[in-house]
Amino acid sequence: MLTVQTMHAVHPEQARTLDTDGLRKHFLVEDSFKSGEIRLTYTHYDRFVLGGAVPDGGSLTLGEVKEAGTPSFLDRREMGIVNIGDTGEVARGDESWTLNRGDVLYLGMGAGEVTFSGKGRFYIASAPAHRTCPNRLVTIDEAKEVKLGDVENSNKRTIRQFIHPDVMESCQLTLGYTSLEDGSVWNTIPSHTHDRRMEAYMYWGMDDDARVVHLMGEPQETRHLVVAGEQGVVSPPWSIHSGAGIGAYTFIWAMAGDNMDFTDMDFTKPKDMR
Ligand SMILES: O=C(O)C(=O)C[C@H](O)C(=O)CO
Ligand SMILES: [Zn+2]
Repeated sequence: MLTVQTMHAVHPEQARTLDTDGLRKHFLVEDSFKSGEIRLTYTHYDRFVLGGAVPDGGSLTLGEVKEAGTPSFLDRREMGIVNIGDTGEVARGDESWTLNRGDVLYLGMGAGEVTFSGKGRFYIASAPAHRTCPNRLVTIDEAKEVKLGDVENSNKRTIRQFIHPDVMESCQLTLGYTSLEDGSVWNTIPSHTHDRRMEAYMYWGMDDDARVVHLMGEPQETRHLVVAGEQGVVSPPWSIHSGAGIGAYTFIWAMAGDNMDFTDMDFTKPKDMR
């Protein structure tokens, strides 16, 4: 079963007026992972799509997605898939890949269906593409590791870059995930924006009772979302994306837009935030 919801783009002046329900409606993606289903959110931020596929031991096929307006979803798109569950398989045409927990598969633009099977919980991130880059499985060991933060600032973390120019070729999609060390709670601090790219987060590896307070909004007009595990946040180009959580956690970040430069960020000092 396939379900697709559409998320429209919000102007920062509208975002300032939203209450908790309004912020959650426009920026939080709550239920992407449901047994036996593929659930997608089609956003109007760079036409980025995020979602989940949970075959739960069976198999699920992603073919036509009406919102994309093409016979099959990847006809004019590329896609990153992160397995946040147990081992599972993804197949396309006569190729198939086994993804262990934490592995990432890149699928380049091209016709045909994609099939998910096994015990994987597959996070999906997709952006429009204009040429075909080769499909590629990137295991955790093949990712580029960047260590950031320190214990003194409670933000010691490891960034793993998978779909990234230093690791492999893609059109505009970049993707990886960041894990907080035990005792560290802050992610992506100091906060930043990059008006040239949108970004989407998906928090995982959290206890059921744990929550992350995700900071969003313009740097001088911040808002927050209280986010549970396996929930996504869409971060418009004008918004910071940062947070603090209970216990160690991991979040998948994925971006689309004008450049693929992970280090291209406009930082705001904590003292300048409001
Ligand atoms: O922990 C971090 O810092 C990050 O993971 C950075 C984010 O992914 C990001 O916002 C990249 O633009
Ligand atoms: Zn960012």
